[in-house]
Amino acid sequence: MDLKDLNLLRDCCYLNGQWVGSDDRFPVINPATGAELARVPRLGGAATRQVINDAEKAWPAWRALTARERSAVLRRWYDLILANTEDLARLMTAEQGKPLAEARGEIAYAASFVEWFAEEGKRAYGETIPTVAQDRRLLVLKQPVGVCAAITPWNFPAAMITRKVAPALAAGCTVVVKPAEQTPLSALALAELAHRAGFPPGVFNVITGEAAAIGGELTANPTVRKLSFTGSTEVGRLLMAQCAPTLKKLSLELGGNAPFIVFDDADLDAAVAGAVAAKYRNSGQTCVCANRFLVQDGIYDAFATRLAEAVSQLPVGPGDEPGVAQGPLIDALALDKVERLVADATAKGARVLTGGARHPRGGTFYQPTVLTQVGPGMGVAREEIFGPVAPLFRFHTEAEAIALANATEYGLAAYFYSRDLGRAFRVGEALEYGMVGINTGLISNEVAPFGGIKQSGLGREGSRYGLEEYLEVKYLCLGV
Ligand SMILES: NC(=O)C1=CN([C@@H]2O[C@H](COP(=O)(O)OP(=O)(O)OC[C@H]3O[C@@H](n4cnc5c(N)ncnc54)[C@H](OP(=O)(O)O)[C@@H]3O)[C@@H](O)[C@H]2O)C=CC1
Ligand SMILES: O=C(O)CCCC(=O)O
Repeated sequence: MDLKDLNLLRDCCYLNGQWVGSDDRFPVINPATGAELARVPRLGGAATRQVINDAEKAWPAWRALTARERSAVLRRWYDLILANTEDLARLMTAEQGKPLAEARGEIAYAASFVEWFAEEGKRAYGETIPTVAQDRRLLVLKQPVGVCAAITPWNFPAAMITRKVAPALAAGCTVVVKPAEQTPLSALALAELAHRAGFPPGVFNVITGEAAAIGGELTANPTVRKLSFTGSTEVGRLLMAQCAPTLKKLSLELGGNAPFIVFDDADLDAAVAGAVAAKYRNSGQTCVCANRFLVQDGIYDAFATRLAEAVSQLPVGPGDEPGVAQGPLIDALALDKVERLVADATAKGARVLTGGARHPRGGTFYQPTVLTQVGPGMGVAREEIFGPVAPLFRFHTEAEAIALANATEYGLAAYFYSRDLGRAFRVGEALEYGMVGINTGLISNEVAPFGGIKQSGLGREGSRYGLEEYLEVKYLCLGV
C-alpha cells in the first residue's frame, strides 16, 4: 500500500501499550480487488481477560489526572490523526472500499470527536442541590464509569471508534476496542497514533480476533462496567442479554429503516440532492441511510425521474480511482442481500428505473439503483437494505406518510422535505425516531446527539449527551 508513513500499517494488536502478535491470524481483504492487505491476530477469551485486567490497572492513574491533563493527550491524538489524514484515508479505502474523498471525510469526522470530547471532558460538571435540612448539604458528582468495552462495525472503521473512545477517555475511563474483522487496520493505525500521543499503557487497547470469544469475555467480565456497540440489531440484542448478569451500562447503536419523505411542496432540486446524499453515501452502507423513500402522489413521477437521472451518473469503481462516487459492497454476503431484496421487489411488481443488477466491474460492485411502484409487502419495506438501492413508495396525505414512516420496529433516523413551516413541526414531532433531518440528507456531526429509539438502540453518542454515557452520578449527603 502506498503510505507516507509505513508504520501506520500495523498487523499486531495493541494491548497494554505493546504490539502483540499471534501465530493464528486472519486476512484483511480489499473488497474492491480481493487482494490480501495484511493478516492480523486471531485472539480470543484469554487475551481479552488479560487486557481487561491491564485496563483495570491503568484506570486509577488515568482517572486521577485532571480533565485538562487528559485533554492534552487527546488533543495530541487529534493533531496526529489530522496530520496523517491521507494515509489513514488510504488504509480505510483499501480495507473498507469507500471512495477516497469519503474516507478523507470520515477521518476528519473521526478526529472531530476527539477534539470535541477533549474539550467537553473539562465540563463534566456536578451540582449542588438546595438542602432539605439546615444541617445537611447535598452534592452531585460525576465520576468515570471504569473499564469500558467498544465493539465497532466495518462501515465507519475510524469514526465509530473515536465516537466511543474519545468520550470514554475524556471522562477518565479506560477502553478495550474490538473492531470489525473486515476493518481492523484503521483501528490499529488509530492505536499507533494514540501510542505516539502518549496515552499510558492499558488506557486504550485494540484487540482483534474471534468476535464471539472476545465479545463473550467483554460482556461477562465483571470488571467491564460499560459496553458500547454499533452494529446489527441481532448482535446488539445478544450482547445486551450477555451483559444482563453483570448489569453493565449499555450504549447500543443498531439497525435502522430510515424513511425519507418527499411532500408535494418540497424543493425538488434540494430533495433530489438530499436523497443522493442520504441514500448513496458509503454505497448505502450506513445505519442512517434512507431505506424507504415515501413520495407524495403529486411529485412522485418528477422526483423518480430526477433521482434516477442523478443516480445513473454516479461513477462506480474502486475507491482509490479518481472521480469514483460508489465503491464496492463490503463482501459477498452484502451483495447477496441486496440482490435478494431487489429480486423480491421486482417479483412483486416493482419497476427498475435505473440499475437493478450487479455492476459490470464484477466483484461486489452493485449498480446504484432506483425502484418505483414499491409496496409494503416487499422486503425493502421492512429490512435494512445496506446497499445502493432506493425504493420509492407512493402516499397521498400527511397522516398516511407519518403512519407509513412509523410502521417499523426501528427508530434511528428519518428525513423529510417540505417548505411548509407548520408541517415541519408537525411531522418532525410525530416521527418516532431519535434523529430527524428536515430539508437535509446529512445530519451527523460531533456536537449533536446521535442515536435511536425503539429497536434501534439505547443511549446517545457525540455531543454533551455522549459524555454522560461514560459518567456515573454520585450523590453526597454531608452533615454540617
Ligand atoms: N448500525 C450500523 O451501523 C451497522 C449495521 N449493520 C447491519 O448489520 C448487518 C450485518 O452486518 P455485520 O457486519 O454482520 O454486523 P455485526 O453486528 O455482525 O458486526 C458488528 C460488530 O459486532 C461484532 N460481532 C459480531 N458478532 C458478535 C458476537 N457474537 N459477540 C461480539 N461481537 C460480535 C462484529 O465482529 P466481527 O466483524 O469480528 O464479526 C463487529 O465488530 C448489515 O447488513 C447491516 O444491516 C452492520 C454494520 C453497522
Ligand atoms: O452506524 C453507522 O452507520 C455510522 C453512522 C454514520 C454517521 O455517523 O452518520
